[in-house]
Amino acid sequence: MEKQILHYCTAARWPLALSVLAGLLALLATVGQMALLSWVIARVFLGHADLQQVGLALAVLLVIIGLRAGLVWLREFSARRAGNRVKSELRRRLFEHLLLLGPLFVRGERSGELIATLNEGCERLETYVARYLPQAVWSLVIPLLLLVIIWPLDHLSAILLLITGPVIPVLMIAVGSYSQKHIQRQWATLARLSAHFLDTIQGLVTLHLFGRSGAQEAHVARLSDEYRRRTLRVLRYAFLSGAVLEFMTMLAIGLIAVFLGVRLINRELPFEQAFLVLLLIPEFYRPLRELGTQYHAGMEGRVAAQRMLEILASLPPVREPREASRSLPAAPLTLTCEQVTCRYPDSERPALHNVSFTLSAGSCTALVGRSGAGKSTLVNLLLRFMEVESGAILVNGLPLDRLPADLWREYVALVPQRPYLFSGSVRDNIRLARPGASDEEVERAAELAGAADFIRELPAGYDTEVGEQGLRLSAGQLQRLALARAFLKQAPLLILDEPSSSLDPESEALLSAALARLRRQCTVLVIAHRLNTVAAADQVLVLDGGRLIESGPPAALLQQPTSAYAQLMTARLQEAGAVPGKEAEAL
Ligand SMILES: Nc1ncnc2c1ncn2[C@@H]1O[C@H](COP(=O)(O)OP(=O)(O)OP(=O)(O)O)[C@@H](O)[C@H]1O
Repeated sequence: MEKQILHYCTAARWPLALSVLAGLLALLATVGQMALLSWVIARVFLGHADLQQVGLALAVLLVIIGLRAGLVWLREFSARRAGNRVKSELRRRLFEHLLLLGPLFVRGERSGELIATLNEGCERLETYVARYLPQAVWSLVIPLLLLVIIWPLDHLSAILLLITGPVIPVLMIAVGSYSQKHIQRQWATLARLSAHFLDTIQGLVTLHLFGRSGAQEAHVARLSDEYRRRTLRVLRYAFLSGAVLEFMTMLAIGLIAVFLGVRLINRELPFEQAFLVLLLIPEFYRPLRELGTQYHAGMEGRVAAQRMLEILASLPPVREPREASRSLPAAPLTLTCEQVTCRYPDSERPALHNVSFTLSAGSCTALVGRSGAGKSTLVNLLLRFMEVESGAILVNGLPLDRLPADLWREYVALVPQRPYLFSGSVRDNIRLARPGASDEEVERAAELAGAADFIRELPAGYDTEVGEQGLRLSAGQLQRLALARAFLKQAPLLILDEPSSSLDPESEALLSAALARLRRQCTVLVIAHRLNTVAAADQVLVLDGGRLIESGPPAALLQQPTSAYAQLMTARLQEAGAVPGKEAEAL
């Protein structure tokens, strides 16, 4: 897994390698410092040397201490740098990949969990990379290096270290493998908690409406308590293993010190050698103990990294073409679907089955059908958020899958039912459609969309902050802002999903007028909910259960008494409160 993470974050490799190297050099400086110290102490206390005799050694000792401090700083700095790079690089890659996976993937996952992975997961990964990974290398290399240094000084101490040393990692692995599943559960609970927070915030209106806010509050409290319990359990293991490690190392150091002391008293070992070994023994255990301290933080990062790698390994729903055509034939666009069948990844039944139709250049087509008929699926296909299973979509004769998805989307303007507005001004939100557009062009687009009047009445006109999701605006106003984006984009294909809820007569009239203006400059496909829109279309496509059951000019379809379209329209007229039987007249 470490390889995979570093594969995604090449920029972190060098700082990480530098940190590991600085750590090893700092150890060599420590050994030098200890050797000089034991030399000086042996000379001063046993040899009664004066300051002049040890002056040079003390000066070198000072230099080594300074050097060691510098190396420790470099070790920490590079490790932090590597951690930061991994964090920001992986967050960037995850974000990019999520964009590539598209809205269908994001909608299929719990967005709160994705946000937890992007935020908290990346933070945990930083600790894993900056602390745990270098520590894992040091705890392997430093004890071995010290064994090589101690062996010529005292064979017995080296043998004792060789015997006691491996006990610590074995203990850690045993505790770690047990606590890993608790860390995984802790992460899953945190992800569920984040997902729940987001659900609650987004569905606040529904919750209040059904009087469920209290129940939701209790549920969040339960999850929060579960997270607290799981965190405590993980910490309990962390503290327990830390205490056991501390005890084991102290025991081992004490044991070796006793052996050293006995041989020192028996004059089997010179003082300077024994003292140096005694100073080096804690250094032997230090990286192993520190690995134990980092272990849990490291495991938390590992669990988060697993989820990130899973997301990064998810395949985008659309394949980019091998031999891409970089440009489309000039507008206007004719779009043809030939026997298109498609299905969602986790579904057995095709969402669209053998659907064929043509959107002629400059025409307006109304797409109608009951809920679940496949209207949104068709739009997802046309926007290339999903791929056809069989059949083809042609644009002016060119297969759509020969075009890179991003390039194709420049040719399409979408006005969804509930357009999304980002935090920012009205002007910025319209300009999203064409970032280079001038203020005049933005205002002209708003004029054409019938949005200019209400924008002028806002407190700061075009500079009014609309807030996340355009919460200050009505459904009709939101649609008109989205239409202004479409006017500004001047794309040759417009896909519009009419609001299914009823609008006030003024908004309704303004929307119809704006749509009529847009029709003059592009090919239009409308998921139509309004009878007027259907009646004004050049052709109607009727979907049912994923199949195209009827198509043709609306007036002609109405003439057929058994027409599914006529039945659908009658039902809508009745819903709208019109007199049954007068539908043809009304249309
Ligand atoms: N992400 C998905 N995964 C699996 N099946 C899906 C998904 N989205 C839609 N479907 C299924 O595909 C079929 C067509 O759904 P679609 O959303 O295209 O219908 P629709 O006509 O747009 O309905 P509505 O008017 O209610 O929005 C339905 O059976 C639906 O359950």
